[in-house]
Amino acid sequence: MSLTKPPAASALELVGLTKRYGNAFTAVDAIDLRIAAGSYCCLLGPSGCGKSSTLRMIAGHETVSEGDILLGGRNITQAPAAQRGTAMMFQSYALFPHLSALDNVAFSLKMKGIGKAERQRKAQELLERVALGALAQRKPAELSGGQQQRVALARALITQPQVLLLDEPLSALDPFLRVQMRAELRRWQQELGLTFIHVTHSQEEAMALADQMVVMNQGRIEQAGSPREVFNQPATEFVANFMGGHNVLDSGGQRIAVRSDRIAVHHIASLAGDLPSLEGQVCDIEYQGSHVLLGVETLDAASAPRKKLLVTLPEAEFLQQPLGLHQPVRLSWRPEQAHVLAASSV
Ligand SMILES: Nc1ncnc2c1ncn2[C@@H]1O[C@H](COP(=O)(O)OP(=O)(O)OP(=O)(O)O)[C@@H](O)[C@H]1O
Repeated sequence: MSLTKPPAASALELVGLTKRYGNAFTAVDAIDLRIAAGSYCCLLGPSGCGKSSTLRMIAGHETVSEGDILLGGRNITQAPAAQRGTAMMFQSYALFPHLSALDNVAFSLKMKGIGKAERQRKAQELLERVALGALAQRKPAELSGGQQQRVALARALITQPQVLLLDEPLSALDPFLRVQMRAELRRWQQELGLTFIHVTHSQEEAMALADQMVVMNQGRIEQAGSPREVFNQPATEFVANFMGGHNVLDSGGQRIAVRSDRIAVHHIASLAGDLPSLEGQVCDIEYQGSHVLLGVETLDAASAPRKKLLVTLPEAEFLQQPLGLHQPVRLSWRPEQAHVLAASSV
C-alpha cells in the first residue's frame, strides 16, 4: 500500500475506562466516550484531571485498570502499543538528535527489520508529504520548531495509524508559531482523514481545532460536544468557569451562566424593565483591541460576598459612552441569555 494513500480512519470508543495508580487513587474514573472516525477530538481540562492518563491508555503506554478501548469495533485494551493502529506524537517531539530527519522517520521501520532502501523510500515519501523532502538529511537541531513538529508527524504516520494521539503537541512552541502550527495540524488532519486525539490544557486551542471537545475534571468527563455547544451551553458550573467568558450567578435558587458579551451596561439610575439586573461598580477596565473587558463588582446585598462580574463591550460601544473606574452601573441581560447549569459531576 502506498504511504501517500492514507489508511482508513476508525471510530474509537472508551467504555467505563478507568485508571487507578496504586490502590487508592483513581486518575480516570469510568469514562465513556465515542470519537467519530476521521474527527478531531481535543481532551481538555486542568492539570491533573486525567487527560494524559487517558491518552496513554489509548496508546497502550499505560495499563487499563478497568473498562475497554475499542477501535473500529476491535477491542484493543490489552493489545501491544505497536499493534493497536494508534501512534503517538509527543510534546517534545522526542526526535533523536544524532539522526537525520530521514532516519528519524525511518526508525520504527528499522526496528521492524525492514531493509534500508525500502524504509528510506517510505520515509522520504512521508517527508515530502509534509513538505520537508528537501531537508531530509538535516539533523533536528538544524530544523525550526515547526519543521521538527512535521518530522515528528511524519515519524508517527509511518506506522500507518488509524488514530494519531497528540500529547500537548504545541506547548513547546512560542505563541506565534503555536497559532501557525495549530492551523497546520488541522489541515493535516483534514487532508489525511485520520482520527486525531489531542490533549491540551488550552481552551483556545481546543476551540480552534476540535470537532469534539471533551472537558475533563478530576478523572471524569464534565461535557463532550462541539466547541460551540460547550461554549454556549456549558453543562456544569465547572465547564462555565473553565471555559471562561461566562458569569456564574444564583438566580431563583438555580445556578445560571450568562456570557460576558451578553450583558448590557446602563447608567445606575436607568431601569432595566422586566429584565434581570444587578447593580455594581466598575472595578477594572481592560482594553483588548476589538473589545473592552470590564470588571464590575456587584453592590447587591443579596449577592454577598461581593462578586466580580465580567462584561465584554465592543470597542465602539465603549467609546460611545466611556465608563470610568468606580462608576456605579446597572447590568442587565435577557432571560433567554441565562443558561441553567447542572451540578458538577464531581
Ligand atoms: N505514574 C503515575 N503514578 C501515580 N500517579 C500518577 C501517575 N501518572 C499520573 N498520576 C496522577 O494521576 C492524575 C492524572 O494525571 P494525568 O497526567 O493524567 O493528568 P493531566 O490532566 O494530563 O495533567 P497535566 O495537564 O498536568 O499533564 C494526577 O493527579 C497525577 O498526579
